[in-house]
Parts: sequence; C-alpha cells; structure tokens
Amino acid sequence: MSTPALHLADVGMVFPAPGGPVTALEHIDLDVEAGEFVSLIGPSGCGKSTLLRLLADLLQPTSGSVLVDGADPHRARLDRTYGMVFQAATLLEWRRVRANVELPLEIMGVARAERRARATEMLALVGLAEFADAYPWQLSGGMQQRVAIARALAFRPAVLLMDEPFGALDEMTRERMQAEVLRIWGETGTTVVFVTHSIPEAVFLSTRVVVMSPRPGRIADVVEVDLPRERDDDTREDQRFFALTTRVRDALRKVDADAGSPRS
Ligand SMILES: Nc1ncnc2c1ncn2[C@@H]1O[C@H](COP(=O)(O)OP(=O)(O)OP(=O)(O)O)[C@@H](O)[C@H]1O
Repeated sequence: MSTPALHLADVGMVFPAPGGPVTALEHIDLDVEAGEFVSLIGPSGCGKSTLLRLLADLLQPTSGSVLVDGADPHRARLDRTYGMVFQAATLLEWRRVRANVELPLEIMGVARAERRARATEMLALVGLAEFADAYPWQLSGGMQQRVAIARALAFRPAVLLMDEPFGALDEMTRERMQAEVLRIWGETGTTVVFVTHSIPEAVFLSTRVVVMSPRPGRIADVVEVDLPRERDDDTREDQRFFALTTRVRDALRKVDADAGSPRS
C-alpha cells in the first residue's frame, strides 16, 4: 500500500487553560489518501481548526502521532508539502496581486523569473490572470480568496489545508468558488482537507465527509461521497446529492443528541 498523504493515529490535543485543561481532540484516527478531498464538519468548538493546525505543524499533539506524506509535520513544513487557506484572505494590501502570490516563493528564495512565471501560472489557474497588477482592495471578497488559493498553490504543495475558506462569502459566490476549487483540484491532483460548517458544501466538494462530535472532538462518522468526481450545478439537484446531505445531517443530529443525553 502507498503511504497515505495524511495519517493521524490516536491523536489527542489538550490545551492548558485558566479554568483547567481543555480536551479539544480525543482518539482521532484518520488516513487520507493522496488525491482525496476530505471535508471536516461538526459543531462549533469540536476541534476542526485544531486538527488542521496539527497537520500544519502550527500545534503539536499531546498524544498520538501525525504524519504528512509519511513525514513528521515539521519536516513536511520545511519541505513545503502543504499550503493553507483561511477564512480571511490575509493578503498584503500594499502589494499587488502578483506580488502577494509570489510572497511564499520569495521567502523560499526562488529566483525572480521563476517566481514570476509561477505566479502567472497560478493566477491563470484561479482565473485572475488579468488582475495580476491590481491591488487586493480593488478585488471582491471572492477574488481575494482566489488570490489566497493561488498563493497557497504557488509552491505546488502536495496537500492543501483549507479552513472555512468561503465562510465569509455570499451564497452565489460561494457556489462559484466551490466549482472553482473542484476544477483546481481536478487539474492539480492536490490532496485537500477542507473545514466547513455547510453540509451541502461538504457533500458537493468531497470524496469523504468526516463528521466530528462536540468537544472533546472525535470522529463520529465518515460519509463516503460516491458521486462522480465531475460535479456541476446539476449535481446539487441530484437525488443522490440529497440523500448524502441527509445522511450527513442525520450524523450531525446524532452527535448533537448524544452530547445532550446524560452520560452513562
Ligand atoms: N490555543 C488554545 N488554548 C485553549 N483552548 C483552545 C485553543 N485553541 C482552541 N482551543 C479550544 O479547543 C476547542 C476546539 O477549537 P477549534 O477552534 O479547533 O474548534 P472548531 O471546531 O474549529 O470551531 P469553529 O467551528 O467554531 O471554528 C475549543 O473549545 C477551543 O476553545
């Protein structure tokens, strides 16, 4: 068997806090194969962002082990195995779009001509070739988020970690961005882990939806999305799409009900 792109084995995360330790994650076991698109969904505070931050080496687990492409997350970070996209595009306002996309390459010491070529390629990939010389404030929220995606993909990471990247966008822009991300995923073959609060978004995008329980976050259910990889607006009207969203909704209701019931 090939090495999974992401491997979490019995991972736990406890944060020290003034009121006593907070167990954010408990017994997380998850393997993500290269090229998969996995969404994490669950109630607020269940540890979705924490899980992403463990993968990105922004936090170290208090128990268990995390491997990114078979390596320690720190090694993976040095090797630029992953790129990250957050809810806010976090672009540098004083830099033009092209210079924002080039930033991680600049930090890596990539030569100027190569940086420029890569930024041009990535901006074309996200459909913003004509906006290379614009400033972020001249772009809409959706366009800024596309710049953030281009920046995250600039060094061609094997893994893309996305934390509610479309949470701040209106519904129509959001649906367009979902289609865009699917197209980019198809073209690049990147492994994606995507945090969302939206059930239809999770189903539309993913090959698997991981449903988490309220804190301490555990994996409560995994829903395989057996829709064809090619998806479009018609997919959203498909009976199988409805069935899958219902399945995820039921799983979320169950974790909610289980959390509300007295513990035995
Ligand atoms: N640095 C920290 N110190 C203490 N507690 C933390 C820290 N980071 C996260 N937590 C706690 O861990 C739990 C999980 O947080 P996390 O942000 O991962 O949840 P989430 O599922 O992403 O939430 P949301 O959906 O609201 O964004 C929360 O109870 C949070 O308060």
